Amino acid sequence: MNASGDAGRLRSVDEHLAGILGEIPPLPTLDLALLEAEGTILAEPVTAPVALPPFDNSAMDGYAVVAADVAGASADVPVTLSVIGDVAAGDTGMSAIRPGLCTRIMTGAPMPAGADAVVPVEWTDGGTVSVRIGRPAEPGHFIRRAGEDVAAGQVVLQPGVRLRAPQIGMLAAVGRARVNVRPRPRVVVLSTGDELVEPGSSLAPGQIWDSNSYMLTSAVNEAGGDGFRQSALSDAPEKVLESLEDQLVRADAIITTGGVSMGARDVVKEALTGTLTFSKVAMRPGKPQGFGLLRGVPIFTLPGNPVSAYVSFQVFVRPALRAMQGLPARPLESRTVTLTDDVRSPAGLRHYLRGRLSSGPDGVAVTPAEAQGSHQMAALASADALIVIPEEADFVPAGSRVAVLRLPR
Ligand SMILES: Nc1nc2c(c(=O)[nH]1)N[C@H]1C(S)=C(S)[C@@H](COP(=O)(O)OP(=O)(O)OC[C@H]3O[C@@H](n4cnc5c(N)ncnc54)[C@H](O)[C@@H]3O)O[C@H]1N2
Ligand code: MOO
Repeated sequence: MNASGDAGRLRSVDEHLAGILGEIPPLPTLDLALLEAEGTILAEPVTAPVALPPFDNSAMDGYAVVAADVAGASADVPVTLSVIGDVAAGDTGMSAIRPGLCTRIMTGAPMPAGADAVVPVEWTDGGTVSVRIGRPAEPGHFIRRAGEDVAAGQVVLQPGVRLRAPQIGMLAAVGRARVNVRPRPRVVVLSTGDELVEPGSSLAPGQIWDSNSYMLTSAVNEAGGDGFRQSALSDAPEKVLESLEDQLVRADAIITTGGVSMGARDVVKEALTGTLTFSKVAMRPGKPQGFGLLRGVPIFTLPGNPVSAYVSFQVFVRPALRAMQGLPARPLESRTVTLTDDVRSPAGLRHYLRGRLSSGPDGVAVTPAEAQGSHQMAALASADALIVIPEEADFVPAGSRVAVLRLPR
């Protein structure tokens, strides 16, 4: 045992993450109806079967005219044309005009054959039998040309894009009712501990409200998964195993918190030793970690301290959820900024400090929170970045450039 009480070598963060990612294939793709696909990752290139718009149409409510007819129109000397009918968006019959004639036309309606400009109604007297037009219109004026949005056969969405509202709209616009995607991973979140009670109920002595399961369910959703929160489990190893097995049918992954350290009642470790691998990872917070497959389903057993659980999620679980979605298993977005205060850090551990970013005349800076305990949720809740102090550093002076991970906003 070494001076800090750790038996054996610590696993590096990178080694632990690589071990996890090595066991996580992307989820199989699914064909989903458009609105079910919201938030999933596109797994096919999507092409337009026809041009968009599919036909030349009017950009304005007004009159479809022959531009040459109105070339000389002015407020003082308006041009009068005969109105031979109306064309509305959705009209399927063909219409046509010739010089001297026009049709009323609505926004989105197909251009009549022979017309080469649209005069908006505001430039006219609004007549329905004949119309007086007080301004000229160039050929092509207020016509939306076929194909000027998308050409027939054009790829409009590439695989790997997350389907948000504009992409769902694009799919519908090219006529797709269903789409092939990598689904959102379904992730069951369970906390363990006899001390935990539901928020909303009162606390007896020695009890605390279960915050981890809420926080991590929300983090799963933020990372593109579907989180399913379970009520906290009591500290009984047989209950833990039974509950996990019950969840396997509906879970692409399971996250537990608590019960993985050195205590006399570290039930998760007790229930799963032999199935999962429990490691001490060279990081703070988040040293005690467990990971493995239970009947093929990845199980992450994160430490119970809330900040440790959160940091562990961002460092290990988020990349795994991305891999399941077929995305590069990137960590949170990283940038280099200036540290405002001196920082001490345990040598040999990668330290993730909670910090707040600010912009000044010298660029972006980060200030570490004063409260860096792994139970201190208030500092996490007001942080917008994790400051990453590398393993080899034990002191980083104010003014140094440091890497930060942006927390999801
Ligand atoms: N002798 C040692 N003790 C501890 C060590 C160690 O190496 N040797 N490691 C410490 C570190 S680091 C961590 S992190 C924790 C991890 O402990 P567990 O994963 O076993 O978690 P618990 O003991 O169940 O809980 C720790 C702490 O977190 C609170 N907690 C747990 N679950 C929740 C929840 N869902 N919501 C809110 N708070 C929760 C719990 O009440 C404890 O205070 O072990 C250290 N000890
Ligand atoms: O590593 Mo524990 O996760 O510091 O609190």
